[in-house]
Amino acid sequence: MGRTLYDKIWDEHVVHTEEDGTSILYIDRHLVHEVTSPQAFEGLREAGRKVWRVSSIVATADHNTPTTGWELGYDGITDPISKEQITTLDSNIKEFGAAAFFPFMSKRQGIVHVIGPENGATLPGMTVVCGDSHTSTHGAFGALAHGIGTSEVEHVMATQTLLAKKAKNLLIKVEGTVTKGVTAKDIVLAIIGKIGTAGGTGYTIEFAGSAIRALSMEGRMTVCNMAIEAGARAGLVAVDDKTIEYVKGRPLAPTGVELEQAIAYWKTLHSDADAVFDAVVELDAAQIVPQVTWGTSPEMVLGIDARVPDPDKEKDANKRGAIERALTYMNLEPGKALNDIFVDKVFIGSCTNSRIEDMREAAAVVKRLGQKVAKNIKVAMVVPGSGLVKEQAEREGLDQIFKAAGFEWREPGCSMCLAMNADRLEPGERCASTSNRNFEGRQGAGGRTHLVSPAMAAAAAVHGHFVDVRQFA
Ligand SMILES: CC(C)[C@H](C(=O)O)[C@@H](O)C(=O)O
Ligand code: SF4
Repeated sequence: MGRTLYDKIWDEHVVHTEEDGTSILYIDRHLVHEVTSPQAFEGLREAGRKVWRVSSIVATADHNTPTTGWELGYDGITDPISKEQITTLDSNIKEFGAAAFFPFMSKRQGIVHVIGPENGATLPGMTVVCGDSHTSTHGAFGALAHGIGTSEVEHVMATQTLLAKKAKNLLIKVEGTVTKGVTAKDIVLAIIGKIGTAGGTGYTIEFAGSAIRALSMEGRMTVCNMAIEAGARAGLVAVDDKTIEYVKGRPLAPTGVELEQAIAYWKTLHSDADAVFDAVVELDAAQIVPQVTWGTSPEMVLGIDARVPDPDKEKDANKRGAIERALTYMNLEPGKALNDIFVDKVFIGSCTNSRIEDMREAAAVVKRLGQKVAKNIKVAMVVPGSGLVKEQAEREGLDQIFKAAGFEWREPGCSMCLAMNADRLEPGERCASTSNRNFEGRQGAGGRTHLVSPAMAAAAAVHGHFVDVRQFA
């Protein structure tokens, strides 16, 4: 019987399996950030252990780093807890070592899920872990990547293995061509709208079909990034020529004969034609319209041409209650057109949408509209995912387009995705955000988040409310 891509990577890394299915999985790459690593390093220190394979570790500071005031250096980190986490990472890496470390303010610093692929730390066929739920992002490379908890971070550091149970296989096929203006973000939000935030629970999702193959590596990362929001710990896309072209020549990627051997192996990283999936979901790409979340969970999402749902039309009492609660929190009336929702702030960034392609998409809309950020917008910020993305965007003049229109062009980091630094929503503020979570308080206590694509966020900044970007595409 044929194997799925997930089966293949699993088989290649499993060291031992118990009768109940509990397995020991060898881990190739361990990405580390400042929030979930301090206790792990402390645990190693207390036990007198070293990191098992230092060359597997790639670390950066991202969650707490400020996006302004870099001229002040570490003094610019005003929050004492943030500062402590960032300096603790510096000293831990100094003590324990790493294959690569991109500390605060270094040129290659950035969001861990952006810098991993960028530096060739994420390679096809690898097992990748990070103490961070959006590690699923790296599955875009045909790598088995998922988030782990802090105690698991310590376990992987000490043993280079992870205790895991194999998940089931879910195939999500998106066939056909998307309309102009519809992006990877809209595809993944539409998937979550269809299967729900528990739809992928217990599965590893393989995203496939012509619409997924047509995406750039950046787009595939956006899709896999949100596999976790669909309930799956890992998402995957089969390796193809785009994957190999992206990886080649990156600092940590193999070279010479090793590269040739690696490529021969990478080309086997797809599901066999006769592989059997436990479940299959299909979507028609042509039917997907730009998506906007209206509630407090990523599954509370609709096309821009829709209206805020009416809880009275929901027969299921639990669902009705959830809609009512979400609408109260979001301060939205049933039946309101999504087009008519005005926002206070705009955030273009996060590990979902802060890569160069996202910057280009947003800048293209701003340029096309040729107007400034609307008067009702208190701040519209663009936060590139890494120092390299920032540099590339500046080379292309994208920063000038944003700044001329009144956007703030910030330093890289997680920023207002989760408001661990100074970038946040005030109570009651409403935001068009390209991030991945619209939970209550996610972007600041009492803040209201609408998840959208970079193009939709840029258009909302200029118009002051949501608009259908297909008209400018
Ligand atoms: C801080 C970290 C543990 C967290 C995660 O695991 O995802 C964060 O990145 C997030 O997006 O909420
Ligand atoms: S950008 Fe947001 S989702 Fe991504 S790692 Fe940072 S906080 Fe988590």
